[in-house]
Amino acid sequence: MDELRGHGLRMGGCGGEAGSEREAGDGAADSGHARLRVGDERRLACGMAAVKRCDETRIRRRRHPVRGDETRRLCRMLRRRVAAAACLRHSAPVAWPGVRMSFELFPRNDPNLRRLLRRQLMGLASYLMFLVPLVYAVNEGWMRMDFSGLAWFVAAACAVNVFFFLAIRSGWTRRFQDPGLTLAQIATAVALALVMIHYSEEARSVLLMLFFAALFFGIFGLGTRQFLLLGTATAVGYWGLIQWEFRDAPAEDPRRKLEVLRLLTLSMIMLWMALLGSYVAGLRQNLRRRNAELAEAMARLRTLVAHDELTGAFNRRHLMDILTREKERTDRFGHVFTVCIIDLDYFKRINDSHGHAAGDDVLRGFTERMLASARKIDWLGRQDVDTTFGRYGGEEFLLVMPHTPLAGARVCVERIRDRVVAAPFETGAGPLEANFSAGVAEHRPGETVAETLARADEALYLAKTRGRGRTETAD
Ligand SMILES: Nc1nc2c(ncn2[C@@H]2O[C@H](COP(=O)(O)OP(=O)(O)OP(=O)(O)O)[C@@H](O)[C@H]2O)c(=O)[nH]1
Repeated sequence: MDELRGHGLRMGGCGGEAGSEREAGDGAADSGHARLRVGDERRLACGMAAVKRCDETRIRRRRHPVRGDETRRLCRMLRRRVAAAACLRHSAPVAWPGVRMSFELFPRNDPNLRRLLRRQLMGLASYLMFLVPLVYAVNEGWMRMDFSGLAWFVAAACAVNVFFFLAIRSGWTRRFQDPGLTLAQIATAVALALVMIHYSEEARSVLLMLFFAALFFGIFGLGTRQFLLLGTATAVGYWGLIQWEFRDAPAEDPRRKLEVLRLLTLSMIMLWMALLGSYVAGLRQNLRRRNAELAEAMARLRTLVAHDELTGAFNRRHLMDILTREKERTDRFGHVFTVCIIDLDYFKRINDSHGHAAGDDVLRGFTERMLASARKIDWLGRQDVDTTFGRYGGEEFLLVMPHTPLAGARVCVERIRDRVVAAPFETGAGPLEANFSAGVAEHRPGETVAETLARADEALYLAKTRGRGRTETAD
Protein backbone atom coordinates (compact mmCIF):
# COMPACT_ATOMS: atom_id res chain seq x y z
CA MET A 1 0.00 0.00 0.00
CA ASP A 2 2.79 2.35 0.91
CA GLU A 3 4.29 1.89 -2.50
CA LEU A 4 1.00 2.73 -4.11
CA ARG A 5 0.78 5.83 -1.94
CA GLY A 6 4.31 6.82 -2.73
CA HIS A 7 3.51 6.73 -6.39
CA GLY A 8 0.48 8.86 -6.21
CA LEU A 9 -2.25 6.23 -6.01
CA ARG A 10 -4.38 7.75 -3.32
CA MET A 11 -5.71 5.37 -0.70
CA GLY A 12 -8.40 6.06 1.88
CA GLY A 13 -7.86 5.82 5.65
CA CYS A 14 -7.15 8.16 8.51
CA GLY A 15 -4.32 9.28 10.63
CA GLY A 16 -1.02 11.08 11.05
CA GLU A 17 0.81 12.34 8.05
CA ALA A 18 -0.37 9.71 5.65
CA GLY A 19 -2.21 12.28 3.67
CA SER A 20 0.85 14.27 2.91
CA GLU A 21 2.61 11.18 1.65
CA ARG A 22 -0.31 10.09 -0.40
CA GLU A 23 -0.17 12.81 -2.87
CA ALA A 24 3.37 13.93 -2.43
CA GLY A 25 4.67 11.58 -5.06
CA ASP A 26 2.61 12.91 -7.86
CA GLY A 27 1.24 16.04 -9.19
CA ALA A 28 -1.48 14.80 -11.47
CA ALA A 29 -4.11 14.85 -8.85
CA ASP A 30 -7.50 16.28 -9.23
CA SER A 31 -9.43 17.61 -6.27
CA GLY A 32 -7.40 15.51 -3.91
CA HIS A 33 -7.51 12.33 -5.97
CA ALA A 34 -4.50 11.35 -8.05
CA ARG A 35 -6.05 9.71 -11.09
CA LEU A 36 -4.48 6.89 -13.00
CA ARG A 37 -5.20 6.99 -16.66
CA VAL A 38 -4.83 4.08 -19.00
CA GLY A 39 -1.71 4.68 -21.02
CA ASP A 40 0.02 6.56 -18.29
CA GLU A 41 3.23 4.60 -18.71
CA ARG A 42 5.21 6.14 -15.93
CA ARG A 43 2.58 5.48 -13.32
CA LEU A 44 1.99 1.98 -14.51
CA ALA A 45 5.68 1.28 -14.18
CA CYS A 46 5.65 2.71 -10.68
CA GLY A 47 2.59 0.70 -9.73
CA MET A 48 3.96 -2.61 -10.97
CA ALA A 49 5.84 -3.60 -7.85
CA ALA A 50 2.99 -2.50 -5.63
CA VAL A 51 0.25 -4.29 -7.49
CA LYS A 52 1.94 -7.63 -6.93
CA ARG A 53 1.15 -7.36 -3.26
CA CYS A 54 -2.15 -5.72 -3.62
CA ASP A 55 -5.07 -7.44 -5.27
CA GLU A 56 -8.16 -5.91 -6.78
CA THR A 57 -10.32 -6.53 -3.76
CA ARG A 58 -7.96 -4.76 -1.40
CA ILE A 59 -7.68 -1.79 -3.70
CA ARG A 60 -11.47 -1.57 -4.01
CA ARG A 61 -12.01 -1.98 -0.28
CA ARG A 62 -9.60 0.85 0.44
CA ARG A 63 -11.73 3.03 -1.77
CA HIS A 64 -9.31 3.55 -4.55
CA PRO A 65 -10.38 6.66 -6.43
CA VAL A 66 -10.40 4.81 -9.75
CA ARG A 67 -13.50 2.76 -9.21
CA GLY A 68 -15.38 -0.18 -10.65
CA ASP A 69 -14.60 -1.28 -14.18
CA GLU A 70 -11.72 1.11 -14.47
CA THR A 71 -10.06 -0.39 -11.38
CA ARG A 72 -10.44 -3.92 -12.69
CA ARG A 73 -9.13 -2.98 -16.10
CA LEU A 74 -6.22 -1.14 -14.57
CA CYS A 75 -5.34 -4.01 -12.26
CA ARG A 76 -5.48 -6.50 -15.12
CA MET A 77 -3.20 -4.31 -17.16
CA LEU A 78 -0.76 -3.79 -14.30
CA ARG A 79 -0.70 -7.48 -13.53
CA ARG A 80 0.02 -8.34 -17.16
CA ARG A 81 2.86 -5.86 -17.17
CA VAL A 82 4.23 -7.19 -13.91
CA ALA A 83 4.14 -10.70 -15.31
CA ALA A 84 5.89 -9.60 -18.50
CA ALA A 85 8.57 -7.71 -16.61
CA ALA A 86 9.13 -10.59 -14.20
CA CYS A 87 9.45 -13.05 -17.11
CA LEU A 88 12.12 -10.86 -18.60
CA ARG A 89 14.00 -11.00 -15.32
CA HIS A 90 13.79 -14.81 -15.25
CA SER A 91 11.75 -14.78 -12.09
CA ALA A 92 8.52 -15.51 -13.80
CA PRO A 93 5.31 -15.48 -11.83
CA VAL A 94 3.54 -18.73 -12.61
CA ALA A 95 0.12 -17.85 -13.89
CA TRP A 96 -2.80 -19.83 -15.26
CA PRO A 97 -6.03 -18.24 -16.39
CA GLY A 98 -8.10 -17.54 -13.30
CA VAL A 99 -5.32 -18.59 -10.91
CA ARG A 100 -3.25 -15.88 -9.34
CA MET A 101 0.13 -17.20 -8.25
CA SER A 102 3.43 -15.51 -8.04
CA PHE A 103 6.74 -17.20 -7.40
CA GLU A 104 10.17 -15.68 -7.43
CA LEU A 105 13.25 -17.83 -7.00
CA PHE A 106 15.04 -14.90 -5.40
CA PRO A 107 12.33 -12.89 -3.64
CA ARG A 108 12.89 -9.22 -4.22
CA ASN A 109 11.07 -8.11 -1.11
CA ASP A 110 13.26 -10.17 1.22
CA PRO A 111 16.90 -9.05 0.94
CA ASN A 112 18.08 -11.39 3.71
CA LEU A 113 16.66 -14.44 2.00
CA ARG A 114 18.15 -13.29 -1.30
CA ARG A 115 21.55 -12.99 0.35
CA LEU A 116 21.33 -16.49 1.80
CA LEU A 117 20.22 -17.97 -1.51
CA ARG A 118 23.03 -16.20 -3.35
CA ARG A 119 25.51 -17.58 -0.84
CA GLN A 120 24.01 -21.01 -1.44
CA LEU A 121 24.64 -20.67 -5.16
CA MET A 122 28.19 -19.54 -4.43
CA GLY A 123 28.63 -22.78 -2.49
CA LEU A 124 27.43 -24.80 -5.46
CA ALA A 125 29.78 -22.86 -7.73
CA SER A 126 32.69 -23.72 -5.42
CA TYR A 127 31.86 -27.42 -5.65
CA LEU A 128 31.79 -27.18 -9.43
CA MET A 129 35.08 -25.24 -9.50
CA PHE A 130 36.78 -28.05 -7.63
CA LEU A 131 35.64 -30.35 -10.40
CA VAL A 132 38.46 -29.01 -12.59
CA PRO A 133 41.35 -30.41 -10.46
CA LEU A 134 39.31 -33.54 -9.71
CA VAL A 135 38.74 -34.26 -13.40
CA TYR A 136 42.43 -33.75 -13.98
CA ALA A 137 43.35 -36.11 -11.11
CA VAL A 138 40.93 -38.79 -12.30
CA ASN A 139 42.19 -38.43 -15.84
CA GLU A 140 45.80 -38.87 -14.70
CA GLY A 141 44.84 -41.97 -12.68
CA TRP A 142 45.74 -40.36 -9.34
CA MET A 143 42.40 -41.35 -7.87
CA ARG A 144 40.89 -44.72 -7.06
CA MET A 145 37.80 -43.83 -9.05
CA ASP A 146 36.83 -43.40 -12.69
CA PHE A 147 34.65 -40.74 -14.32
CA SER A 148 31.43 -42.53 -13.43
CA GLY A 149 32.46 -42.36 -9.77
CA LEU A 150 33.18 -38.67 -10.18
CA ALA A 151 29.74 -38.23 -11.78
CA TRP A 152 28.16 -39.78 -8.67
CA PHE A 153 30.11 -37.36 -6.54
CA VAL A 154 28.91 -34.39 -8.62
CA ALA A 155 25.32 -35.67 -8.41
CA ALA A 156 25.61 -35.98 -4.63
CA ALA A 157 27.06 -32.46 -4.34
CA CYS A 158 24.28 -31.02 -6.51
CA ALA A 159 21.58 -32.90 -4.57
CA VAL A 160 22.95 -31.60 -1.27
CA ASN A 161 22.96 -28.05 -2.61
CA VAL A 162 19.47 -28.29 -4.05
CA PHE A 163 18.25 -29.65 -0.71
CA PHE A 164 19.78 -26.74 1.21
CA PHE A 165 18.56 -24.23 -1.39
CA LEU A 166 14.96 -25.47 -1.13
CA ALA A 167 15.10 -25.64 2.66
CA ILE A 168 16.22 -22.01 2.79
CA ARG A 169 13.92 -20.80 0.01
CA SER A 170 10.84 -22.40 1.54
CA GLY A 171 11.43 -20.48 4.76
CA TRP A 172 11.69 -23.73 6.75
CA THR A 173 15.15 -22.76 8.04
CA ARG A 174 13.84 -19.51 9.54
CA ARG A 175 13.19 -21.40 12.77
CA PHE A 176 16.93 -21.79 13.33
CA GLN A 177 19.29 -19.21 14.72
CA ASP A 178 21.26 -19.41 11.49
CA PRO A 179 18.71 -19.73 8.68
CA GLY A 180 21.59 -20.22 6.20
CA LEU A 181 22.49 -23.49 7.99
CA THR A 182 26.17 -22.59 7.65
CA LEU A 183 27.39 -25.22 10.12
CA ALA A 184 25.35 -28.03 8.54
CA GLN A 185 26.44 -27.03 5.05
CA ILE A 186 30.12 -26.92 5.92
CA ALA A 187 29.85 -30.22 7.80
CA THR A 188 28.31 -31.79 4.69
CA ALA A 189 31.05 -30.34 2.49
CA VAL A 190 33.72 -31.72 4.87
CA ALA A 191 32.06 -35.15 4.74
CA LEU A 192 32.05 -35.07 0.93
CA ALA A 193 35.70 -33.94 0.94
CA LEU A 194 36.54 -36.90 3.22
CA VAL A 195 34.95 -39.26 0.69
CA MET A 196 37.00 -37.75 -2.15
CA ILE A 197 40.17 -37.90 -0.06
CA HIS A 198 39.49 -41.54 0.71
CA TYR A 199 39.43 -42.28 -3.02
CA SER A 200 42.59 -40.29 -3.69
CA GLU A 201 46.03 -41.76 -4.20
CA GLU A 202 48.88 -39.50 -5.23
CA ALA A 203 46.56 -36.51 -5.26
CA ARG A 204 45.79 -36.73 -1.52
CA SER A 205 48.03 -33.88 -0.32
CA VAL A 206 46.52 -31.54 -2.88
CA LEU A 207 42.95 -32.64 -2.20
CA LEU A 208 43.33 -31.85 1.50
CA MET A 209 42.80 -28.29 0.36
CA LEU A 210 39.15 -29.24 -0.13
CA PHE A 211 38.82 -29.07 3.66
CA PHE A 212 40.13 -25.55 3.77
CA ALA A 213 37.86 -24.42 0.95
CA ALA A 214 34.86 -25.80 2.87
CA LEU A 215 35.94 -24.31 6.18
CA PHE A 216 36.75 -20.97 4.65
CA PHE A 217 33.04 -20.46 4.03
CA GLY A 218 32.53 -20.44 7.77
CA ILE A 219 34.78 -17.43 8.31
CA PHE A 220 31.90 -15.07 7.57
CA GLY A 221 29.20 -17.02 9.34
CA LEU A 222 30.52 -19.03 12.28
CA GLY A 223 31.62 -18.13 15.77
CA THR A 224 34.80 -19.38 17.49
CA ARG A 225 33.13 -22.32 19.22
CA GLN A 226 31.46 -23.50 16.05
CA PHE A 227 34.75 -23.16 14.20
CA LEU A 228 36.63 -25.16 16.82
CA LEU A 229 33.89 -27.79 16.78
CA LEU A 230 34.04 -28.07 13.02
CA GLY A 231 37.85 -28.11 12.97
CA THR A 232 37.96 -30.81 15.63
CA ALA A 233 35.32 -32.87 13.80
CA THR A 234 37.33 -32.56 10.57
CA ALA A 235 40.57 -33.64 12.26
CA VAL A 236 38.81 -36.53 14.03
CA GLY A 237 37.18 -37.53 10.75
CA TYR A 238 40.53 -37.56 9.00
CA TRP A 239 42.10 -39.47 11.88
CA GLY A 240 39.29 -42.06 11.62
CA LEU A 241 39.89 -42.36 7.91
CA ILE A 242 43.59 -43.03 8.49
CA GLN A 243 42.80 -45.66 11.13
CA TRP A 244 40.41 -47.39 8.81
CA GLU A 245 42.65 -47.23 5.74
CA PHE A 246 45.71 -48.50 7.64
CA ARG A 247 43.88 -50.95 9.87
CA ASP A 248 46.05 -53.85 8.62
CA ALA A 249 49.28 -51.90 8.07
CA PRO A 250 52.17 -52.19 10.56
CA ALA A 251 52.76 -49.27 12.92
CA GLU A 252 56.07 -48.50 11.26
CA ASP A 253 54.49 -48.14 7.77
CA PRO A 254 56.01 -44.89 6.36
CA ARG A 255 52.72 -44.11 4.56
CA ARG A 256 50.93 -44.12 7.89
CA LYS A 257 53.57 -41.73 9.27
CA LEU A 258 53.07 -39.46 6.29
CA GLU A 259 49.32 -39.46 7.03
CA VAL A 260 50.04 -38.53 10.65
CA LEU A 261 52.12 -35.59 9.38
CA ARG A 262 49.19 -34.53 7.18
CA LEU A 263 46.81 -34.83 10.10
CA LEU A 264 49.05 -32.68 12.31
CA THR A 265 49.41 -30.03 9.60
CA LEU A 266 45.66 -30.13 8.98
CA SER A 267 44.94 -29.70 12.69
CA MET A 268 47.29 -26.74 13.02
CA ILE A 269 45.78 -25.01 10.01
CA MET A 270 42.31 -25.68 11.43
CA LEU A 271 43.34 -24.08 14.70
CA TRP A 272 44.72 -21.10 12.87
CA MET A 273 41.48 -20.79 10.88
CA ALA A 274 39.46 -21.00 14.09
CA LEU A 275 41.46 -18.08 15.50
CA LEU A 276 41.05 -16.10 12.32
CA GLY A 277 37.33 -16.98 12.22
CA SER A 278 36.95 -15.86 15.82
CA TYR A 279 38.59 -12.52 14.99
CA VAL A 280 36.32 -11.99 11.98
CA ALA A 281 33.27 -13.07 14.02
CA GLY A 282 34.19 -10.42 16.60
CA LEU A 283 34.41 -7.79 13.88
CA ARG A 284 31.07 -8.87 12.45
CA GLN A 285 29.44 -8.72 15.86
CA ASN A 286 30.83 -5.24 16.47
CA LEU A 287 29.59 -4.09 13.11
CA ARG A 288 26.14 -5.53 13.74
CA ARG A 289 25.95 -3.89 17.16
CA ARG A 290 27.04 -0.55 15.77
CA ASN A 291 24.54 -0.78 12.93
CA ALA A 292 21.76 -1.53 15.42
CA GLU A 293 22.86 1.40 17.60
CA LEU A 294 22.99 3.66 14.58
CA ALA A 295 19.53 2.60 13.42
CA GLU A 296 18.19 3.18 16.93
CA ALA A 297 19.84 6.60 17.12
CA MET A 298 18.42 7.53 13.71
CA ALA A 299 14.93 6.48 14.78
CA ARG A 300 15.29 8.49 18.00
CA LEU A 301 16.55 11.48 16.06
CA ARG A 302 13.67 11.28 13.62
CA THR A 303 11.22 11.20 16.52
CA LEU A 304 12.96 14.07 18.31
CA VAL A 305 13.03 16.23 15.22
CA ALA A 306 9.29 15.90 14.66
CA HIS A 307 7.86 15.38 18.14
CA ASP A 308 7.38 17.33 21.30
CA GLU A 309 9.29 15.79 24.17
CA LEU A 310 6.68 16.24 26.88
CA THR A 311 3.51 15.17 25.09
CA GLY A 312 4.81 13.06 22.21
CA ALA A 313 2.61 15.06 19.80
CA PHE A 314 4.11 16.71 16.71
CA ASN A 315 6.20 19.76 17.54
CA ARG A 316 5.91 23.24 16.11
CA ARG A 317 8.61 22.73 13.47
CA HIS A 318 6.89 19.65 12.11
CA LEU A 319 3.51 21.33 12.21
CA MET A 320 4.91 24.18 10.13
CA ASP A 321 6.28 21.67 7.59
CA ILE A 322 2.88 20.03 7.37
CA LEU A 323 1.18 23.38 6.95
CA THR A 324 3.58 24.39 4.18
CA ARG A 325 2.91 21.12 2.35
CA GLU A 326 -0.81 21.49 2.86
CA LYS A 327 -0.71 24.97 1.45
CA GLU A 328 1.22 23.80 -1.61
CA ARG A 329 -1.37 21.12 -2.26
CA THR A 330 -4.19 23.55 -1.76
CA ASP A 331 -2.64 26.04 -4.17
CA ARG A 332 -2.20 23.28 -6.69
CA PHE A 333 -5.45 21.37 -6.44
CA GLY A 334 -7.74 23.99 -5.02
CA HIS A 335 -9.17 22.08 -2.06
CA VAL A 336 -9.62 23.68 1.33
CA PHE A 337 -7.92 23.19 4.65
CA THR A 338 -8.59 24.67 8.03
CA VAL A 339 -6.39 25.31 11.04
CA CYS A 340 -7.44 25.51 14.64
CA ILE A 341 -5.37 26.91 17.50
CA ILE A 342 -6.39 25.46 20.84
CA ASP A 343 -5.36 27.03 24.13
CA LEU A 344 -6.05 25.47 27.53
CA ASP A 345 -7.99 27.84 29.76
CA TYR A 346 -6.60 29.07 33.06
CA PHE A 347 -3.64 26.80 32.74
CA LYS A 348 -1.50 29.09 34.87
CA ARG A 349 -3.91 28.44 37.75
CA ILE A 350 -3.38 24.70 37.43
CA ASN A 351 0.36 25.21 37.57
CA ASP A 352 0.17 27.65 40.45
CA SER A 353 -2.30 25.63 42.53
CA HIS A 354 -1.18 22.08 41.87
CA GLY A 355 2.40 22.39 40.68
CA HIS A 356 4.19 22.23 37.36
CA ALA A 357 4.22 18.43 37.36
CA ALA A 358 0.41 18.31 37.57
CA GLY A 359 0.31 20.85 34.72
CA ASP A 360 2.53 18.53 32.68
CA ASP A 361 0.16 15.64 33.43
CA VAL A 362 -2.77 17.70 32.14
CA LEU A 363 -0.86 18.54 28.97
CA ARG A 364 -0.10 14.86 28.42
CA GLY A 365 -3.64 13.76 29.17
CA PHE A 366 -5.04 16.43 26.91
CA THR A 367 -2.74 15.28 24.08
CA GLU A 368 -3.86 11.69 24.51
CA ARG A 369 -7.51 12.65 24.26
CA MET A 370 -6.84 14.91 21.30
CA LEU A 371 -4.99 12.19 19.42
CA ALA A 372 -7.72 9.67 20.19
CA SER A 373 -10.40 12.11 19.02
CA ALA A 374 -8.52 13.32 15.97
CA ARG A 375 -8.02 9.79 14.68
CA LYS A 376 -11.70 9.02 14.97
CA ILE A 377 -12.81 12.15 13.23
CA ASP A 378 -15.20 11.29 10.47
CA TRP A 379 -17.38 14.17 9.64
CA LEU A 380 -19.34 14.94 6.51
CA GLY A 381 -19.15 11.22 5.73
CA ARG A 382 -15.44 11.37 4.94
CA GLN A 383 -13.01 8.97 6.46
CA ASP A 384 -9.97 10.10 4.53
CA VAL A 385 -9.44 13.37 6.34
CA ASP A 386 -5.93 13.27 7.73
CA THR A 387 -6.14 15.53 10.72
CA THR A 388 -2.79 16.50 12.14
CA PHE A 389 -2.43 17.55 15.71
CA GLY A 390 0.59 18.91 17.54
CA ARG A 391 1.86 21.16 20.30
CA TYR A 392 2.23 24.69 19.05
CA GLY A 393 4.01 25.88 22.19
CA GLY A 394 3.34 26.07 25.95
CA GLU A 395 -0.30 25.17 26.52
CA GLU A 396 -1.23 25.91 22.90
CA PHE A 397 -1.99 23.20 20.36
CA LEU A 398 -2.63 23.23 16.64
CA LEU A 399 -5.03 21.12 14.63
CA VAL A 400 -4.63 21.00 10.84
CA MET A 401 -7.69 19.71 8.99
CA PRO A 402 -7.23 19.11 5.26
CA HIS A 403 -10.27 18.98 2.95
CA THR A 404 -12.31 20.59 5.71
CA PRO A 405 -14.27 23.82 5.41
CA LEU A 406 -14.82 26.10 8.37
CA ALA A 407 -18.22 24.66 9.37
CA GLY A 408 -16.90 21.10 9.41
CA ALA A 409 -13.87 22.15 11.43
CA ARG A 410 -16.06 23.80 14.02
CA VAL A 411 -18.15 20.65 14.41
CA CYS A 412 -14.94 18.68 14.81
CA VAL A 413 -13.53 20.97 17.50
CA GLU A 414 -16.75 20.80 19.49
CA ARG A 415 -16.66 17.03 19.34
CA ILE A 416 -13.14 17.17 20.69
CA ARG A 417 -14.29 19.49 23.47
CA ASP A 418 -16.97 16.97 24.47
CA ARG A 419 -14.24 14.40 24.98
CA VAL A 420 -11.95 16.77 26.84
CA VAL A 421 -14.55 17.94 29.35
CA ALA A 422 -16.18 14.53 29.69
CA ALA A 423 -13.88 13.54 32.56
CA PRO A 424 -11.13 15.16 34.62
CA PHE A 425 -7.50 14.44 33.84
CA GLU A 426 -5.62 12.10 36.11
CA THR A 427 -2.60 13.91 37.53
CA GLY A 428 -0.12 13.42 40.36
CA ALA A 429 -2.13 16.00 42.34
CA GLY A 430 -5.43 14.17 41.78
CA PRO A 431 -8.06 14.54 39.05
CA LEU A 432 -8.09 18.00 37.44
CA GLU A 433 -10.66 19.41 35.06
CA ALA A 434 -9.69 21.50 32.05
CA ASN A 435 -11.32 23.14 29.09
CA PHE A 436 -9.98 25.07 26.14
CA SER A 437 -10.67 27.99 23.85
CA ALA A 438 -10.23 27.53 20.12
CA GLY A 439 -9.76 29.82 17.13
CA VAL A 440 -10.52 28.35 13.72
CA ALA A 441 -9.53 29.77 10.33
CA GLU A 442 -9.98 28.37 6.85
CA HIS A 443 -7.03 28.95 4.55
CA ARG A 444 -7.85 31.46 1.84
CA PRO A 445 -6.45 31.16 -1.69
CA GLY A 446 -3.36 33.33 -2.06
CA GLU A 447 -2.92 33.69 1.68
CA THR A 448 0.33 32.69 3.40
CA VAL A 449 0.39 30.11 6.19
CA ALA A 450 1.41 32.82 8.63
CA GLU A 451 -1.62 34.91 7.64
CA THR A 452 -4.00 31.96 8.16
CA LEU A 453 -2.44 31.29 11.55
CA ALA A 454 -2.71 34.94 12.49
CA ARG A 455 -6.43 34.89 11.72
CA ALA A 456 -6.86 31.70 13.78
CA ASP A 457 -4.97 33.44 16.60
CA GLU A 458 -7.30 36.43 16.40
CA ALA A 459 -10.29 34.09 16.60
CA LEU A 460 -8.70 32.44 19.63
CA TYR A 461 -8.25 35.81 21.27
CA LEU A 462 -11.93 36.47 20.63
CA ALA A 463 -12.84 33.14 22.27
CA LYS A 464 -10.76 34.08 25.31
CA THR A 465 -12.29 37.51 25.62
CA ARG A 466 -15.81 36.18 25.12
CA GLY A 467 -15.55 33.96 28.17
CA ARG A 468 -13.27 31.00 27.28
CA GLY A 469 -14.38 27.38 26.87
CA ARG A 470 -15.67 28.21 23.38
CA THR A 471 -14.73 28.12 19.72
CA GLU A 472 -14.63 31.18 17.47
CA THR A 473 -14.12 31.21 13.74
CA ALA A 474 -12.19 33.79 11.73
CA ASP A 475 -13.98 35.63 8.93
N1 LIG B 1 3.31 22.57 33.38
C1 LIG B 1 3.63 23.23 32.29
N2 LIG B 1 3.26 24.52 32.15
C2 LIG B 1 3.59 25.19 31.04
C3 LIG B 1 4.30 24.59 30.01
N3 LIG B 1 4.46 25.51 29.03
C4 LIG B 1 3.86 26.65 29.44
N4 LIG B 1 3.32 26.47 30.67
C5 LIG B 1 2.60 27.40 31.51
O1 LIG B 1 1.36 27.73 30.95
C6 LIG B 1 0.93 28.92 31.56
C7 LIG B 1 0.27 29.78 30.53
O2 LIG B 1 -0.27 30.85 31.20
P1 LIG B 1 -1.13 31.97 30.50
O3 LIG B 1 -0.50 32.30 29.18
O4 LIG B 1 -1.35 33.07 31.47
O5 LIG B 1 -2.48 31.25 30.13
P2 LIG B 1 -3.68 30.75 31.05
O6 LIG B 1 -3.37 30.73 32.47
O7 LIG B 1 -4.07 29.44 30.44
O8 LIG B 1 -4.75 31.81 30.78
P3 LIG B 1 -5.68 31.91 29.51
O9 LIG B 1 -4.96 31.30 28.37
O10 LIG B 1 -5.91 33.35 29.32
O11 LIG B 1 -6.90 31.16 29.84
C8 LIG B 1 2.17 29.58 32.17
O12 LIG B 1 2.08 29.49 33.56
C9 LIG B 1 3.31 28.72 31.65
O13 LIG B 1 4.36 28.62 32.59
C10 LIG B 1 4.69 23.23 30.18
O14 LIG B 1 5.31 22.61 29.33
N5 LIG B 1 4.33 22.61 31.33
